Amino acid sequence: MLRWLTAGESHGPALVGIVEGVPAGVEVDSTLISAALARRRLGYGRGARMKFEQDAVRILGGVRHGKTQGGPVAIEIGNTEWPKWEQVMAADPVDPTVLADSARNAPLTRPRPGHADFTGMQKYGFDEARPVLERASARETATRVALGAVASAFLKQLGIELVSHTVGIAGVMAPGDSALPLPADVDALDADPMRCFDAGVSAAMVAEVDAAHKEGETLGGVVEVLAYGLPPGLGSYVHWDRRLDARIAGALMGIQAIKGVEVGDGFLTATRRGSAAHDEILQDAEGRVVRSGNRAGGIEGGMSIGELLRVRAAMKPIATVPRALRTVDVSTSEPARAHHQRSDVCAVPAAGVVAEAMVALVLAEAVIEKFGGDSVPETARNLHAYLAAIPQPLESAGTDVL
Ligand SMILES: Cc1cc2nc3c(=O)[nH]c(=O)nc-3n(C[C@H](O)[C@H](O)[C@H](O)COP(=O)(O)O)c2cc1C
Ligand SMILES: C=C(O[C@@H]1CC(C(=O)O)=C[C@@H](OP(=O)(O)O)[C@H]1O)C(=O)O
Repeated sequence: MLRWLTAGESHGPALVGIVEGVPAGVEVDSTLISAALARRRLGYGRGARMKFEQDAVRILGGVRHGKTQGGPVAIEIGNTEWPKWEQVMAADPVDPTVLADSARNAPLTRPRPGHADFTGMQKYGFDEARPVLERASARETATRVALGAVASAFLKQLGIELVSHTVGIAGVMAPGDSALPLPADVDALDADPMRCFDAGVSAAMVAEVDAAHKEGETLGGVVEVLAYGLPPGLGSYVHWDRRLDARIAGALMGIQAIKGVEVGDGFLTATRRGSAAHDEILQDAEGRVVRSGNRAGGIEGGMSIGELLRVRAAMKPIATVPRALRTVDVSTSEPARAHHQRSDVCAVPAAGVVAEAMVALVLAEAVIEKFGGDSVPETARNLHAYLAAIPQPLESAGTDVL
């Protein structure tokens, strides 16, 4: 079993994440985690905070001399902003006169549409939005990326590699038949301002962000996550909550601002006739089973089929719109404009990195569930024995990378 939790607020002292059930022998250190977090800060259109946020990483447990030890892995990510918020976000009671003098502590009584603010206040019984937005903020996704980096390192040692990229910003979409990036293309993707694989499309995306910024607008878009080297048989058809597609969709929908998920050709498949919708099962010259395509995106019957996993997530435009949206001031019941201090114009490239982390965590969990093992070599032995036992004519062409 692999389980994980995050804690911490956007302007608290630190975020913290724990992942339990990671086998011993996963190669992880602070440099690897920091590099993963740096990728999440990438992307044209992010706000001021990403320029100075350092994501100070400290591994607090579970790792020794660069390798996991089998115990829970605990990672702390310090918030650079903490000194400014020490009073407002203090865990212990603070002298009320100090708080009354703090402009930063002014009650946020104009809840922002599109955020958790208003319903969060109703639900938890707060009279202002600060306690809601501090936890609802996507700052928390830094922890998911840190834990996802541990999951990715584990998967990589088993020959499974993930790639994420931006395929759409607002109306600018990469063509449906574009080439897919490979693991070897990750550095090039990270060097692109939009983390887009097509330089021409990327330039159009940048122009779209510039235009939105000028007009006080914000943008959403679509990201894609690919997983290479998956064995067939992760997840299961036997129960709804064991289906790999359901678990990946839930994980992606669990990211702030994600409003839609697609597996393979997803919504496009719904427009096709049956004969043009599925990937036929054929045999190559050596008698190995191959598929006529990968419209399914690597999952059939809730299981990985040994082909490339391909999933997409749609992100809504950033809700804190500079051209502030209408709301009600809950302290006066008067119409008002929503709070706006600073925010991203577009965070889609960062959301791609978060989506990759979420898929990595789901896949690592599915691998551990299927193959078990208290150490990476044990998991690898189990995986290879399983693959070797699959009758040859049914062995997927995709598994020879393992
Ligand atoms: C990486 C990332 C960065 C985000 N940055 C912002 C931001 O700067 N401003 C904002 O209003 N929303 C931002 N969001 C989205 C909000 O966190 C999200 O819309 C809000 O928590 C409400 O959740 P919901 O959209 O799922 O309903 C970001 C989301 C992600 C994934
Ligand atoms: C801090 C991060 O993203 C934040 C996510 C976010 C939101 O509302 O979700 C709002 C902004 O926070 P702030 O108001 O403090 O600038 C973003 O900067 C981060 O990704 O590390």
